[in-house]
Amino acid sequence: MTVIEINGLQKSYGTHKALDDVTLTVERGEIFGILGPNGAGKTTVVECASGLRKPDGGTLRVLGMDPQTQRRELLQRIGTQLQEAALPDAIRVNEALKMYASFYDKPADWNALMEEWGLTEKRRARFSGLSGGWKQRLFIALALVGNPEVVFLDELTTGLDPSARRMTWNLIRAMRDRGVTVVLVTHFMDEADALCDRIAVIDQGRVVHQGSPGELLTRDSSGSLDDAYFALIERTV
Ligand SMILES: Nc1ncnc2c1ncn2[C@@H]1O[C@H](COP(=O)(O)OP(=O)(O)OP(=O)(O)O)[C@@H](O)[C@H]1O
Repeated sequence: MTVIEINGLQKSYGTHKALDDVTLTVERGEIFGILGPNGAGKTTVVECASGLRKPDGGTLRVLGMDPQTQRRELLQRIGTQLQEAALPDAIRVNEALKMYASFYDKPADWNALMEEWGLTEKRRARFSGLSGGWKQRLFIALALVGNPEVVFLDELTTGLDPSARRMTWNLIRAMRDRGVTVVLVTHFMDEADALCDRIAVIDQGRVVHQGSPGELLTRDSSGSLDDAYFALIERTV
């Protein structure tokens, strides 16, 4: 079943065309990666899909809803990863979870979520004192506190050390195993290969590849996913 359907999406900032005819679909229960160079339009796609930005053209349905006209209903059914600045430094882990649970009509049991995501030992820790890996773990738990069907994660592992990154990958897989559809914006081909069922590569506001990471590999004779990715991006420059 298709949970996200984007057709001919257009978005400009002033005279700059950030999205120029983006078309893609995300199926229920998959981890879907969005890749592409800086400024390609990845975040703009996610912001339009989660109702944070108004597209200029095209059609967009998430869980059958229009993110612009049905934003309130949609926000009850999706989860988005917070940016670091969204939480006050002094807030404690348990306070953040309790506060975010209060935003939803049917929240998850935040105490159970804290336990499940291994945050109980940090329940009294202040946000500013958490390391990068613990912050990401908290952001994932907060993205899940509304019992969402779809979660949007934007560069979740950027800046993490290799072990925190690997731990975050396991958390993302665990999310998918619970039946949540995950949309993951990433710059890392190895991450896409390890996690994603399918990917879209966006370049200059257009989708230049959509399919499994393996399908991208077959487009290049090098046998390396990184090389296949760079060949694709270079072809479109
Ligand atoms: N609020 C804004 N005002 C003006 N231009 C913007 C705004 N947001 C994004 N842009 C521009 O739109 C283009 C697409 O930006 P977007 O953030 O979607 O790209 P991205 O692929 O997520 O990039 P990155 O990998 O660097 O995060 C870029 O050229 C960016 O500079």
